Amino acid sequence: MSVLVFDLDGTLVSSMEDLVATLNAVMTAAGHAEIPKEDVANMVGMGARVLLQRGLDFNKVSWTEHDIEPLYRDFLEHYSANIAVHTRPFEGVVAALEAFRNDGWKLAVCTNKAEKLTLTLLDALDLARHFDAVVGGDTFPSSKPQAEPLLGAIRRAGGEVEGSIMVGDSETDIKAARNAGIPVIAVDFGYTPVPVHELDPDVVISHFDELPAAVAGLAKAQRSAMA
Ligand SMILES: O=C(O)COP(=O)(O)O
Ligand SMILES: [Mg+2]
Repeated sequence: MSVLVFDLDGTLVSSMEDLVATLNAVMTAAGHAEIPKEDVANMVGMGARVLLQRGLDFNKVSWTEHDIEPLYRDFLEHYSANIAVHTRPFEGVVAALEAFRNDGWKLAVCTNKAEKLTLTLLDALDLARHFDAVVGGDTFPSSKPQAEPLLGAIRRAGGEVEGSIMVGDSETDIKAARNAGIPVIAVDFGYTPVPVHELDPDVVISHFDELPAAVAGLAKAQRSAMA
């Protein structure tokens, strides 16, 4: 069984508004300036602790690990309560997930968002029912771009590495896929400081409607490579 493994933020869901609102609530409560949305879009993808660190760097505030924990607790509290105010699946996501499932694919999420937040968000958007496995940034000892969480997602979904494909929006997803030895499809509407096509994914798509053809192309290439 092959698994399609999806990143969450910037891939399955448009979550920037709610991430910005929480980050800025935490920043201002701590006496720091708000950060513009366009800049926050370049800071997402390595989990909330790194988002806070990048936010402090952006505001030229020096910090140590010790400073991050109380901010992280505030972040979790505010974000858990406001996780799906504006966040929605990108257009075509639900139809694509249903179509792949009907075609016999297993589906998984592999995100650097904390597992608990991920499950809360997937439930709030009624997306959880589509997935055979959900892996967050703290599910395994390491997170993307390491291969471990991606391979763990494939295993937990009951699938095999061979034939599985990653779908993501950023460098961490592409590197995790390379580290795991599986192909990667990049969406070009997500959150990344570098345009995804410069990061050398196998395929770039601009809408979920393009995903079935991209997956079919990669599956065909894999079959002929094996023949
Ligand atoms: O940075 C995060 O919190 C998560 O980002 P991801 O879903 O794109 O892995
Ligand atoms: Mg992402």
